Amino acid sequence: MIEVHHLTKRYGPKVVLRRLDLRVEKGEFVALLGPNGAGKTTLLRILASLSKPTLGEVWIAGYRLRDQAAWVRRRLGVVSHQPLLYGDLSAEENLRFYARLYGLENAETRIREVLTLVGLWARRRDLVRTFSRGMQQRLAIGRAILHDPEVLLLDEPHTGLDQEACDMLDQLLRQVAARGRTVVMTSHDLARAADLASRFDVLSGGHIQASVRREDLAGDALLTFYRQALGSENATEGTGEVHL
Ligand SMILES: Nc1ncnc2c1ncn2[C@@H]1O[C@H](COP(=O)(O)OP(=O)(O)OP(=O)(O)O)[C@@H](O)[C@H]1O
Repeated sequence: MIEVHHLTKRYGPKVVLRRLDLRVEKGEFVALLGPNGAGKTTLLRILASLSKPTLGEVWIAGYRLRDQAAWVRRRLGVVSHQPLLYGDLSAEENLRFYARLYGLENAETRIREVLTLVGLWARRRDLVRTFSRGMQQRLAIGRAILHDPEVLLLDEPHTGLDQEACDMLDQLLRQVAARGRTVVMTSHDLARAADLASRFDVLSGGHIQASVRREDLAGDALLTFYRQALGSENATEGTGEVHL
């Protein structure tokens, strides 16, 4: 579903991604882990066609990003640090706006479905600027899944959410994954990643340093895998021992 070949990204003299290869199969849920500044957001932004690679190729759902970005975008849902919502519009007006942008048929039915799924149907007529951060994030996810994309890209989606909002988000992501969608999520939270993902990739030194499937951890700790991938002296951001 996603293929990245020899991807390099430079900002001036700084090389952030270095000949990175990545392959994500349909239906996989990949947690992209790695220390601060490793390039996780950079990689996600390139996959989302928000930033251009310096070198290398990306294919998503069989389309090459370099010259078929419009086709790729239709198959993607993206949740980034910006919620991309209009504060002076209500929740349903926001989704209606995006439904038009995607040219969705049966938009009203789909908007109702999505607002129910993200737990905001009762608040559909309220202006988004009156929403809590958790509600805005849920609506941002609603926006991202509105056109039922094949691939969902999420950059640290739990940041700034309280426990209840995090749990609701996890439930939502499990539903998306259960529908066979492909998910790539960056995370610093190993415990949450361990709960959700079917595969764990560690980005460090500009490329995927190590990758393991959930079933291959075979009772081993994700934190141990993570530390080994980075070399223990670098893995300072563990959130405690995390067992699958
Ligand atoms: N637009 C930019 N111009 C210059 N340097 C950038 C730009 N965007 C990112 N960088 C640099 O690229 C490196 C990777 O940043 P990135 O945000 O992708 O890392 P990350 O793994 O997502 O980090 P974090 O876990 O802290 O979110 C950092 O050193 C950052 O300063």
